[in-house]
Amino acid sequence: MLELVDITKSFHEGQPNAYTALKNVSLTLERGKVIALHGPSGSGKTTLLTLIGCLARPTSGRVRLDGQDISSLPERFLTALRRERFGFVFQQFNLIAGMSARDNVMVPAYPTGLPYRMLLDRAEELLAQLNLSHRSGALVQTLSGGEQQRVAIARALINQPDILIADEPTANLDSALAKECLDILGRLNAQGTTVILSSHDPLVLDSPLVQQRVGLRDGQVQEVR
Ligand SMILES: Nc1ncnc2c1ncn2[C@@H]1O[C@H](COP(=O)(O)OP(=O)(O)OP(=O)(O)O)[C@@H](O)[C@H]1O
Repeated sequence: MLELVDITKSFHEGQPNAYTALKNVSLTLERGKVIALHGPSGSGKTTLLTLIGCLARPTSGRVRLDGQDISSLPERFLTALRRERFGFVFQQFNLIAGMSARDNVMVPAYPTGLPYRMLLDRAEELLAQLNLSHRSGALVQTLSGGEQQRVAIARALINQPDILIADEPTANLDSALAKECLDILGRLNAQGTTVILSSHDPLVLDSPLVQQRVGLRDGQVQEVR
């Protein structure tokens, strides 16, 4: 359902600091799976996730989602696609300090124009599913790392995406919290969400939850298993 065809991504093209982060990457990622990108630091995992999630465009090559070529869509279509199909959990969570957990969760849904009450109910329901109801009104900076991550996951799910992209989701968590995070991703996957993540963490990479592993090195796919 997600096809990358001969993707190259370069930064600062034509300048002395030009750098090609991905070279001739071709991959097919199937719907409904948990897929893990792994590889050394700098191998291109985050760059690949940004292309998969339409946060950036490839320098050359094609990205196809359900057969449709999305790499050449005008920006406004990409923005809509991003909002409707993808949820993102970033390594640093990127929550907005000074706002409550619930308000953070609701932020990506405001552009949809759905009624506030509906969004509030959805946010509360997601926080409840993630065992965070009791912290819903708390300012995010007062939450623990694990709680902040669950807020970030709830925020990624507010627009009911069918694809969740998570960049190193367990990087800032101890083993118990990392296992909890994996359980959450497993539950989401069981409900039909495709999960595409990057990780260095053996706990993630060796987990039976992961159905496809893509090894990157120097911007190229080394192995898929
Ligand atoms: N905006 C950018 N401008 C210039 N170079 C970049 C940019 N983004 C990434 N790169 C470079 O591309 C390469 C791949 O980076 P990327 O973040 O995708 O690697 P990664 O595998 O996710 O690494 P890590 O495991 O450390 O997060 C790196 O050498 C990085 O410095």
